[in-house]
Amino acid sequence: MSKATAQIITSYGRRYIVRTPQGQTFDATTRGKRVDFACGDEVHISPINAEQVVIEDYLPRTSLLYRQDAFKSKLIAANVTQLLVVLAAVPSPSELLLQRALLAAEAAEIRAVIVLNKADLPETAAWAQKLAFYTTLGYPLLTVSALAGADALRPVLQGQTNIFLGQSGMGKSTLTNALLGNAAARVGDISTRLDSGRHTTTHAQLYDLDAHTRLIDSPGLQAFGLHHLHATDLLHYFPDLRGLAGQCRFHNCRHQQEPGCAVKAAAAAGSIKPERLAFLQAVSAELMP
Ligand SMILES: Nc1nc2c(ncn2[C@@H]2O[C@H](COP(=O)(O)OP(=O)(O)OP(=O)(O)O)[C@@H](O)[C@H]2O)c(=O)[nH]1
Ligand SMILES: [Zn+2]
Repeated sequence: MSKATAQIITSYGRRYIVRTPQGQTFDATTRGKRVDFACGDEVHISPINAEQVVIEDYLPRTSLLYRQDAFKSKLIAANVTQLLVVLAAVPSPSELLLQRALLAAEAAEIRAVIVLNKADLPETAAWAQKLAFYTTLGYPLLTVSALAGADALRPVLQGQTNIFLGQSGMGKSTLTNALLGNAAARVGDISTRLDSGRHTTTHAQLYDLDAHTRLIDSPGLQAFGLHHLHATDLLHYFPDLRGLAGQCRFHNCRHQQEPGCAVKAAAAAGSIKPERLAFLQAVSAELMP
């Protein structure tokens, strides 16, 4: 007998809401202590009763994103096709988090877009200048004000399974609500079912913007999980450095103290930004070889 499938549209850690292809939603739990499921996962389900199902397993994923806390990596979302890193000049954004997000997107082989929110604030202009560097790497930069609407994002989101990621307070939920308009109230009903009516973002939640476009709003995060990457692959995830791959003397060069490092040579010659070498070295030092 073939099992029914559904998609996880909300993940609360141990509990989930899934939606069937017919549009029915169910509260869902897992067997045993399994927590290796994420918002966006396509899953096999078995019924318990009219409202509840058990998630049996996930289907093959096209992508997977991780966040990292002090102890371990946790799943953020599966099957996303486009990552939108949301930054705002206030409260102070982390350029390091942006760089790690772009790396995570490259490693997951998904598109990355930078959204600079709060364009209405005077502090935003300086950040727009600072972030212009990333457009030279090929990442689109969109400056918006969620308070004035987020329609400028629609053409970029169209047809993709998108996720807003960024630190707390950058405006991810405000942007999401601006994009959802009236639909927000409907989906709000779902989130209060398991979340005792709280309004801050405590879980990842998937919304339909139209028949072809999905958007996941996610809780503010401190760090992307990069532990699943290998240090020797890192150069491929840097659009400005990947041309140097294979040019270091040692094939497993970590671009730290090794002699004959092509990346250090390029930095010394001024052909790459020294900040990028420093970031490469910092991430490389964190990872398994
Ligand atoms: N001035 C200004 N304020 C904004 C804008 N967008 C959001 N805000 C405000 O910024 C604050 C944080 O917005 P949220 O949408 O809750 O931020 P978030 O990124 O979802 O935060 P978490 O849910 O904690 O991850 C709120 O007080 C918003 O009203 C904007 O474009 N301009
Ligand atoms: Zn090297």
